[in-house]
Amino acid sequence: MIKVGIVGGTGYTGVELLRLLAQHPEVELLAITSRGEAGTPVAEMFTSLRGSVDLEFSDPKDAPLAACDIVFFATPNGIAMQQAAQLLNAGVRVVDLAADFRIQNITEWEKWYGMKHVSPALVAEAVYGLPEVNRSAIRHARLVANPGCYPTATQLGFLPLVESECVDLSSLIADAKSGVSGAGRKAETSSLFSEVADNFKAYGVSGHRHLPEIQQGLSRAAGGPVGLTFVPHLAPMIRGIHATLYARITREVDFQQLFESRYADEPFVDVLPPKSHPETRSVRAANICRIAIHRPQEGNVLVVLSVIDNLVKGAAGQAVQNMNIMFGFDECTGLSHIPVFP
Ligand SMILES: NC(=O)C1=CN([C@@H]2O[C@H](COP(=O)(O)OP(=O)(O)OC[C@H]3O[C@@H](n4cnc5c(N)ncnc54)[C@H](OP(=O)(O)O)[C@@H]3O)[C@@H](O)[C@H]2O)C=CC1
Ligand SMILES: CC(=O)N[C@@H](CCC(=O)OP(=O)(O)O)C(=O)O
Repeated sequence: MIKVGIVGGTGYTGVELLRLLAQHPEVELLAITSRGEAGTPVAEMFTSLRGSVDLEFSDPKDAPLAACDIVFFATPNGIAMQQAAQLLNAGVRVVDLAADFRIQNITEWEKWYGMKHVSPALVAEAVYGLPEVNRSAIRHARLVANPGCYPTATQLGFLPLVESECVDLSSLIADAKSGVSGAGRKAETSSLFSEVADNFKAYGVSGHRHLPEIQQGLSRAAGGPVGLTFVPHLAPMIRGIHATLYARITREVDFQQLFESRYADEPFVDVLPPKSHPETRSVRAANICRIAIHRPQEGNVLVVLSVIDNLVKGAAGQAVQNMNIMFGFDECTGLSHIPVFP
């Protein structure tokens, strides 16, 4: 059994980590922090965890994080970069669910995240935690930068195409829709029921902070620069991301075969039969990305549909997948839940 701590246990990704880790056979939950709820039993705040988690929230200053084998940061951007070094020096491995270690170019990170980076050396060391790309590096990593939710759905959908150089890399388009839990649990007017229910809107069209993260990943896969238009949307649902991806074909290949063989050995990527329409509810609460490929009117534009649960394959599930790889467990341990339908 490994000892696990979570910093930021009252947010949506924190409680999702708890749900997954409480059922993980190799894990002992040692600490779960909240500054505002220190002393409150976790299962009093999240009754879904009654009978499964008997810890109390503790203040991050008092929590036995240094006694853990691994600590997950499920905190806002800018927190893990201040605290990770101390844990790493104590021999604790770290997975950050926020964006502090995702972007290698510090100037670029500071531009998009609007703050000064205080641990640039750790960014250089961190491994980007997309197992479908970086599995062997994750195995030995002390520090894993867990990918963002939109970046996970978008990169998994585009990767086979950019790796095999069969589409125009200068004109990729990602039209992505997210459920409202993607905005986190903090109180904000834009997340109120009356604002988001029975409504649908694009946001961040002129620039969203996930753009540089997606471009970094796809450029690495392509071995050169990638031009991407990324437009996120807020959809009136709780969980789920549906990314509709467009790429102009430059070289004919059997695209269905390309995707099937690229992901044949990936336990958490499911390539659907031709002309399928994946639904967000087909992945709800599960660590799965389902992908379908279309070629409308046999034209020269390929359309890839990619769906994930933003809180699972887009955050907590992927973080547990990374932990499994880091500690040599079977990668699927604790992650075999069938999606909840409807
Ligand atoms: N929601 C999603 O779908 C996804 C989220 N992410 C990322 O994961 C991270 C967490 O997201 P989410 O769960 O939605 O966020 P929430 O806003 O719902 O929760 C944030 C948590 O962090 C704690 N926290 C806030 N400030 C501090 C601090 N200074 N020190 C220690 N703890 C702090 C809060 O508790 P308290 O204030 O009581 O300490 C709370 O538990 C974010 O960086 C987000 O961008 C990534 C992918 C998907
Ligand atoms: C619907 C919604 O608001 N989604 C969030 C992104 C989700 C997220 O958590 O951002 P990170 O992956 O960078 O941590 C947003 O657009 O800001």
